[in-house]
Amino acid sequence: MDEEMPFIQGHLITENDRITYIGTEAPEDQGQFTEIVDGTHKVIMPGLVNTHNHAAMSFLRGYADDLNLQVWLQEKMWPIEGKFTALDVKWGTALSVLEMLKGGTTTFVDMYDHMGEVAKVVEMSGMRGCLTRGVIGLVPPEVQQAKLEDAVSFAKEWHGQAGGRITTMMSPHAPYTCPPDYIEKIVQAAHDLDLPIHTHMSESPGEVEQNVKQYGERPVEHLRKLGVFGRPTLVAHAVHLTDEEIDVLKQYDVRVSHNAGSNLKLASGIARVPDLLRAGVLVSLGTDSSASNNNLDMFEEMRLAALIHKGVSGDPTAVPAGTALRMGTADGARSIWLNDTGMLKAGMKADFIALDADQPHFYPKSNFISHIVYSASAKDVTDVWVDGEQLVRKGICLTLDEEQVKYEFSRCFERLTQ
Ligand SMILES: CSC[C@H]1O[C@@H](n2cnc3c(O)ncnc32)[C@H](O)[C@@H]1O
Ligand SMILES: [Zn+2]
Repeated sequence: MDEEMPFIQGHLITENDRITYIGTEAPEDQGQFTEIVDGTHKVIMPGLVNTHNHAAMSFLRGYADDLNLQVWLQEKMWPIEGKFTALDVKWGTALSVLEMLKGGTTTFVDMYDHMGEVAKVVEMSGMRGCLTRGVIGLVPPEVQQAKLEDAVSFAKEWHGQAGGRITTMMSPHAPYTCPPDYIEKIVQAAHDLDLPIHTHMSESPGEVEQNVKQYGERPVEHLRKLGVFGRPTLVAHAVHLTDEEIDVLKQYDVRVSHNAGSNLKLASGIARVPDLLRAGVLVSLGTDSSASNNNLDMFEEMRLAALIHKGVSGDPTAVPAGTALRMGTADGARSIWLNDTGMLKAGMKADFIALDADQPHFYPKSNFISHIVYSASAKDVTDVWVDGEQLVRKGICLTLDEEQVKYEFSRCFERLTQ
């Protein structure tokens, strides 16, 4: 991280949606700029990239705590999610987008239903989103078909929209919710549209066991045989992996979204992140939804990633601070095939954030990589830019009306829970 993103006292210049200069030299003619932002007492860093979320599930924050994945999903999430309308998805997502933007996340991956609503919120908010209609195939064939068609038409309509800020993927929800022939159809659709695949994989021990019972093999081999890894793939969780499976992920360049907070809360286990990193697998960080986290604070995910692997391995260098920071920024962007964001460098997209570094927990002002990972939180973010546009100023979101979002969210919540 040090080489890619040195901490300097200096200047950053943007033009339109790009960073054009970053360095210590002050630009000569300051009159040429339309706006000058004073960065005294600020840390400027790349925007955070959350590579796994279900934003509309903000309604379910605190709804079902202290349960394991299968009980949580089958007995709590799915029954109430069955009541979600497009309007609920709109305002549930808007609340999450507000939370993410105010907390310094500039790009997120979202897998859900009613994705047109999600895309409209992303478009209006100015954020960057890699969006995907998640499909659960435990339904009659005609419903499966309709869901797949919905996923395809969403991707066709929105890929590349919002000035290129929206990209899309195809998503079988998980091997345990999508029969093999359905997964093959989704892979074919991804191939036809030239899109990546995003899926949940090997999150809990129970699901791995069930996969072996039902299909005679573990999820990685199952998905490999179904052709999933023939497409660019991002898997969420990947907690329960063998050495051989790690090799397969590396061989197929499968990217892993590590969701430490969610995995801990649902008692799913702890992913083998140091082994994945050693094998050369690209690992990024995700919050999963606020129903299993229960916030969307990517600083917390960086901190957890840096801490828990030290704890379980007994190796204090298992995930160093610089690695956690890279997983939350540059590697997050790369893991969703965005090669021009996630770093502060001339030529990259102007997606960056400012933290108020004049707070006690940022002193001494010495090792900011350490401070960002081990001391900071979403609350430290003061300003956010995406594509060179300022979206948050002094903690206030400029693109979404926070009071309106909270009001409409609360109306939807009352209806959903009455
Ligand atoms: C088909 S839309 C997304 C679907 O995923 C569910 N979900 C949320 N978090 C998790 C998780 O950690 N593992 C598996 N599935 C998850 C969510 O409830 C939606 O139904
Ligand atoms: Zn998930």
